[in-house]
Amino acid sequence: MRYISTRGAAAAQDFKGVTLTGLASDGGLYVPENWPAFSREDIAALAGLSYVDTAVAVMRPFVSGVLDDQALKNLCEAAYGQFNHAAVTPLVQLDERHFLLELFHGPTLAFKDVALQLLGHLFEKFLSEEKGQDLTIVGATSGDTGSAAISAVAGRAGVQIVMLHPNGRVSEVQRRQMTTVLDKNVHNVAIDGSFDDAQAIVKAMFNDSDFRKRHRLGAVNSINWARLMAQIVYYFYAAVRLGAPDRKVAFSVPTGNFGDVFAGYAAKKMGLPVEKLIVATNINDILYRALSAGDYSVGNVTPTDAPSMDIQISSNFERLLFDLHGRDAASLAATMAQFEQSRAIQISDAMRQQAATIFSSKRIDPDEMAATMRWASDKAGQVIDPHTAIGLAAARETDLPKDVPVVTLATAHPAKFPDAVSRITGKNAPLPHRLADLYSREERYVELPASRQTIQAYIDAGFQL
Ligand SMILES: Cc1ncc(COP(=O)(O)O)c(C=O)c1O
Ligand SMILES: N[C@@H](CCOP(=O)(O)O)C(=O)O
Repeated sequence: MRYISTRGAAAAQDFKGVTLTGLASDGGLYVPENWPAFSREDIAALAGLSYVDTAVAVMRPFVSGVLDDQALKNLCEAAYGQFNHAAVTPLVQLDERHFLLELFHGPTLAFKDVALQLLGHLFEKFLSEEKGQDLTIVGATSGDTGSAAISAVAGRAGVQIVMLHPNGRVSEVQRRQMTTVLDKNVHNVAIDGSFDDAQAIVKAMFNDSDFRKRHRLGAVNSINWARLMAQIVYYFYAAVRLGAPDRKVAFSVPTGNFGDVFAGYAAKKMGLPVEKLIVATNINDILYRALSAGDYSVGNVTPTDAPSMDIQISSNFERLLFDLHGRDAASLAATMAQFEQSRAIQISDAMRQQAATIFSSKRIDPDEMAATMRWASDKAGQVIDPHTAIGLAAARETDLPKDVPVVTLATAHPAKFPDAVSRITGKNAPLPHRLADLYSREERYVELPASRQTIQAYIDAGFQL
């Protein structure tokens, strides 16, 4: 499998290349040159497979030429052996048609672990095959990617990780899950700005060729293709459990950076019978406006009880736009240049209608989110986190045919947001035993302005102020 950049000017790469490169050198995102095709028989053959065996079958075409089945299986076993549930991503039924796909049984209690545990092992394997410079991972987080990435690479030889989070805008549990990891290769930076500022700084560092000559940069955000590849697996795993290929399934996905739902789009492109992907946003609703009215324009970010989705500029939307532009990289590059300049583009009706064959979108306000958390707790016996509630609220409003099961991606454990959960539902969401002392652990992080120059100087100085 070869990967090409959405902006067309960077060299194509194999799987190892895209995993270690992250963002393409032309500022674009890597995508597979072709979507692998799974026939009905291929999908039927997944029935009854373990999560690891499903992962090998689904990811095989994406790693071809780089990893054989045994190597891939070893990496998956190492990654998913860290999960607290035998099914890795279990399905929980709420009523006749609604299901939760629990993606939070990994070490840091959010769906990010599914991909990042694997990515940590991929980095280790690929770096051990060469005697290159250390990898300096630079990442941005609105709360969950940070701890999952840190957990995946803390203490690993040949890797430094610098993680930027918006100061005061993540939950205390999320912050502590990052800042209490004291390994020497972990560097947490609280920036005076939003997640969008953090992500823009990360991308600008990748686009600074001099800085990139001094440091071999690596990405753990979903700009890294390997992240999305690993997330495709659970769409197949869930759909097959609910009757695919003989039955269509819809997914409702709480969305911020458009990574998780893009993995669902990839699954559909590969042949999985997905009836619809519901893009559920909070009041930071750029994706809702884009998909429902063509208005992809950046507004101000409003802090909410679902802080990990307090995002305006959704990196992976570029990957969808690339397909909507007929994979014409020059046309997409011009559109992205316009967006970067004016922070607004209008999506044509034709493109919007094409997207609407796969995606629908809902914007969920704080009252609907809270009502859904209470419904889940009181009527379905499930205490859910605010992000999951946004997905479930959108799922319950769907007008899809009644015989289509709707799976909401449960993206975080409620214990990551104990204040919101207890205020809204009156229920406690205790941390699992292994994190019980999180509040008494020592924290280490630096506070810096949202300035690329300052952060680059910090990295150049060997993580010193
Ligand atoms: C708990 C949680 N739910 C949903 C999302 C949205 O996922 P994505 O950015 O892949 O759209 C995130 C982070 O992005 C998250 O941390
Ligand atoms: N919600 C994310 C934001 C970063 O998204 P990513 O999927 O691109 O890493 C977070 O929790 O950090």
